[in-house]
Parts: sequence; structure tokens; C-alpha cells
Amino acid sequence: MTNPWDDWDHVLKVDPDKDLRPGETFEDVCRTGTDAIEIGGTLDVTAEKMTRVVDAAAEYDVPLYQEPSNPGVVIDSPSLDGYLIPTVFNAGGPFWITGAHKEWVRIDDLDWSRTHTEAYIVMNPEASVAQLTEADCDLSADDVGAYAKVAERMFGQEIVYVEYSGTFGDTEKVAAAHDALDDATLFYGGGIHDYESANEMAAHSDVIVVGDLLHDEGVDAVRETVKGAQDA
Ligand SMILES: CC(C)=CCC/C(C)=C/CC/C(C)=C/CC/C(C)=C/COP(=O)(O)OP(=O)(O)O
Ligand SMILES: O=P(O)(O)OC[C@@H](O)CO
Ligand SMILES: [Mg+2]
Repeated sequence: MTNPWDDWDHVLKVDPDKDLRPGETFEDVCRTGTDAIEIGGTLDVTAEKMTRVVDAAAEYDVPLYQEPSNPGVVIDSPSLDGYLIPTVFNAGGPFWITGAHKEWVRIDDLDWSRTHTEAYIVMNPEASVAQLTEADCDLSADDVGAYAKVAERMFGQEIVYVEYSGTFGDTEKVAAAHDALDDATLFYGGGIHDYESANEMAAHSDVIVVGDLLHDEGVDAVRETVKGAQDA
């Protein structure tokens, strides 16, 4: 089976709770050359903030995916290409593994054809996502590879996401996840801030995800990371 992300090198993650740089617009964001925009963040995201970003980006060509951090922020919009639904494999308890998902399916009427699975392995203990989900980030490369294989082989996850949100990761651990996968696509995110860092992590993963750089530095810096990913 083919998936849109089979051909991606670069995803830009827009946090609906954060502003763009002064003078920059969503048109600029959509013209960075990124392969897709993923809309989501851990803290202080609401359906209203999500809608604002989706509506602002809808008229441009780039694929738009929502990445909800809880069932309450999922929005129903024809402008979305799909939903990337996290499951935190190394979470401290079941809520972020199956509990939130059970609640979502109970209260909502899902469009399964646009709903896709993302197995998170959360690696930076300082990140809000690690704190919220009480993730066990004390993992060796072997642990990371094993989680990736479990996600793909036993839980049928379409995407495995090694998440270092806010810090540049350990390439050996990212490579261990990459080596473990045959079918699932490996996303890497965390601390990518220029051509070099993008190029380096792109060599150890299938798709790199760039987040805070957009909000902190702006679209020109993001464009450099797109080049770094494409050249890897
Ligand atoms: C079942 C549904 C619809 C939702 C639950 C989905 C799950 C398990 C979410 C838990 C993990 C999570 C909060 C993912 C959100 C995406 C993410 C990691 C965004 C990056 O967040 P950070 O960069 O750490 O946070 P801030 O930038 O907001 O501080
Ligand atoms: O914000 P950064 O550190 O680029 O991380 C990107 C993404 O993996 C966050 O979910
Ligand atoms: Mg962030």
C-alpha cells in the first residue's frame, strides 16, 4: 500500500498556540517547500486555534494534517488531508496509549479513511509531551529499536515518530529505529535548526519534522532545513 508520506522528506509542524514571526503569513509558511504541514502542539491547543490555522493554510497546495493532542481538539474540516493520531509507546500509563483513543471513538464519529497512526517514542524528558505523558525517556538504542519494531509488527502503526521535541537527538538511537522498520515510515523531530542539522537527521530517518524553528526564526530558516532534508 502506498501512503502520501512515502514520498515526503520534510514536515513542518505548526503549533496553533504559537505565533508566526512578525510580517510572515501562512502563505509564506506554505511556500517553504515543505512536503506537508502537521498542525499540533502539546500545551494550550484548542479546536478554535486549530481551525484558525487550518483555514489560513487551506487555500495553498501543501497537504494539511491535524495532529491532535487530545480528543477535544479534533476538528472536522474538508481542508484537512487527514489526521495523524499519536500513541505514546513509552508513556507512563495507559491513557496516552489507548485511553484517549477509546474516549475519542466513544464520543466522535471518525472518518477512518483519513485517520492514520503515529507511534511516538518520546525521548526528551524536558519536553512538555514527555511531562504530560510521564514518558520513560531513559532508553538505549536497543530499547528504541525494539519499540519501533513492536509498533510496526505488533500494533500495525503506519508511522513511527522518534520525538526529541526541543532538543537535537542521538543519531545512534534514531538509526536504531530506522534499522528496525521495514514498512512503517520513520519520522524524526527535535531541535532541527539549520541545513546541517536537517541533513544529518534526514540521513537517519525517512522524514524530518521541524517545529519551533518556524515560530522562533521564521520561514527562511525553515527553507534551509527543507534543502538539508532533500539533499540527504
Ligand atoms: C486519541 C486522540 C485524538 C488524541 C490523543 C493523542 C495522544 C496520545 C497524545 C499524546 C502525545 C501528544 C501530546 C502529542 C501532541 C503532538 C506533539 C508531541 C507536539 C509537540 O509538542 P511539544 O513541542 O512538546 O509541546 P509545546 O510546543 O506545546 O510545548
Ligand atoms: O520543535 P522542534 O524541536 O523542532 O520539534 C519538532 C517536533 O518533533 C515537535 O513535536
Ligand atoms: Mg513544540
